Amino acid sequence: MAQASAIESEEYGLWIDGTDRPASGGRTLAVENPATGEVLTHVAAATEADVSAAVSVAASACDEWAARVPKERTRTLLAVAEAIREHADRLARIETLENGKPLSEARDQVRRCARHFEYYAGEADKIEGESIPLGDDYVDYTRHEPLGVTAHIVPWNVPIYLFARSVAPALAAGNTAVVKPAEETPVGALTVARLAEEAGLPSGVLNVIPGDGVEAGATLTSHPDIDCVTFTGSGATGREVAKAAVSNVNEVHLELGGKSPLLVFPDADLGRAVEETVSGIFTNAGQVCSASSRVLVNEAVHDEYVDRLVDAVAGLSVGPGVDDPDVGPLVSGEHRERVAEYLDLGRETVGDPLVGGDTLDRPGYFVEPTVFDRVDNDSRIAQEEVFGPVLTVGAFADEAEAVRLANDTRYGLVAGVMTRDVGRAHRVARDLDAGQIYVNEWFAGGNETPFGGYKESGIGRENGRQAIHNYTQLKNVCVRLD
Ligand SMILES: NC(=O)C1=CN([C@@H]2O[C@H](COP(=O)(O)OP(=O)(O)OC[C@H]3O[C@@H](n4cnc5c(N)ncnc54)[C@H](OP(=O)(O)O)[C@@H]3O)[C@@H](O)[C@H]2O)C=CC1
Ligand SMILES: CCCCCC/C=C/C(=O)O
Repeated sequence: MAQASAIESEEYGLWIDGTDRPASGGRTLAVENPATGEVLTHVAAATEADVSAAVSVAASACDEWAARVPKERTRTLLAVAEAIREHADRLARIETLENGKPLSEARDQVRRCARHFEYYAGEADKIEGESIPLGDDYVDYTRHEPLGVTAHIVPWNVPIYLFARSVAPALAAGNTAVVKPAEETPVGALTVARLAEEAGLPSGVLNVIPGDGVEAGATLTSHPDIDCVTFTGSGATGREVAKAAVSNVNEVHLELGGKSPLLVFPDADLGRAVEETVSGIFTNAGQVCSASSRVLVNEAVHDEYVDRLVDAVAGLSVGPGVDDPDVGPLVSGEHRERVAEYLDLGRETVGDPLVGGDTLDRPGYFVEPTVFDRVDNDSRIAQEEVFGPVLTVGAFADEAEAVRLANDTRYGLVAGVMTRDVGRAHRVARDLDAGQIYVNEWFAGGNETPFGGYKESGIGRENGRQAIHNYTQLKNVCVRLD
């Protein structure tokens, strides 16, 4: 009961201009608990008119927010970070209840969310232009100015952190924001927006409009009065969003997932390789864009690595996130069906998995942690993003083959290398086609390190200092002195 009370209301409205309001069409969406299938609450479903109202409010709030002295924006965003920390326990319970993930993982994500506001609070007063020497007759300088109204389409897998990932730098740079959270997980975003207002963010600077992707999402991303779009989710939807943005001549930042390889060399610490593999693929039940979903292991250590891996995976606990197991449920029944189709495909094309392979016959949307071995890198299960607790293992003979197989994918989000050989680590890191390389630890780095994909994994980079410029436009001022 204490857990359920984190979801405070039986119905949530749209958060526009600092007020909670019903959708103009009166329609609501049910938010389910994926551990039980029960309805937790309902949220208003934004219509086209509601999206336009939110964009119009955000546009009206732009000038005042952009005109604030940067260090005042810093103070406000630090207060937002503090408010998130003060309410960390409630926010973590919300993330667990609506997404399903284990509570300890939800707590980590809430910490990352607060840290993100803190990090970009620190950037707000360091958005510096440059002076360009054109000779004594001129003064020439650049200004990084806000874009205006930024649109953010957030997925359901890490909802509270991914909300902060793009909203915090956008606000720090002096923009306003309209956010469409995923239908499955809108309560976290609505709660953070309300906390931000209580912490002193002016009304209208941050608006959250739950609703379905086809109506609310598409209306927002194609709205003529928005100035940029940040999207995280599937490649298919990302392409639709990109088309809408380009047709409005808007900037677009896309983070579209991956099929990320983890290379285990014969000199690796195998105990650590297994530990990092398990956390890389079974965190959030594999529903992470940067999951270590495709292991490639050297033939010489393949059998020992696989034996140890199977022992570790067989020992994982699976259950409701509120009990803090190793692995929680998938986010929805629909998503579990999608993952179950991949389990069938794996059985047909590879054979029985070494461990797992089934959905669980109990309320909620549980899938066993699963490992398929000796998977041909060309097979669909090694090439397509499953987005579930399903790992494929393949083998390589030497370094050249490891790099060739790792790069043989249309994705390029992250890749990992397990080795004790420093020269090999840097050589392979150089040769892998991915936006972030992890050496001897999966999910290394954090808010401060650039994150984003090569190839079909996306456009642009989130996190780190340069991400503030996803939300600025450059102006050059050239003054003739005589
Ligand atoms: N972080 C990642 O890399 C993620 C990857 N995925 C991948 O995508 C697959 C499908 O998941 P799914 O949730 O359907 O992913 P989508 O890409 O369809 O959804 C992501 C977000 O986009 C919104 N959206 C949907 N359609 C549109 C549209 N036409 N215009 C604007 N926004 C839209 C969704 O809203 P709504 O909630 O209403 O659908 C949601 O907020 C997963 O199996 C996984 O492989 C999914 C989520 C995150
Ligand atoms: C352990 C979760 C780390 C999340 C890192 C960012 C994920 C992004 C995504 O899935 O889109």
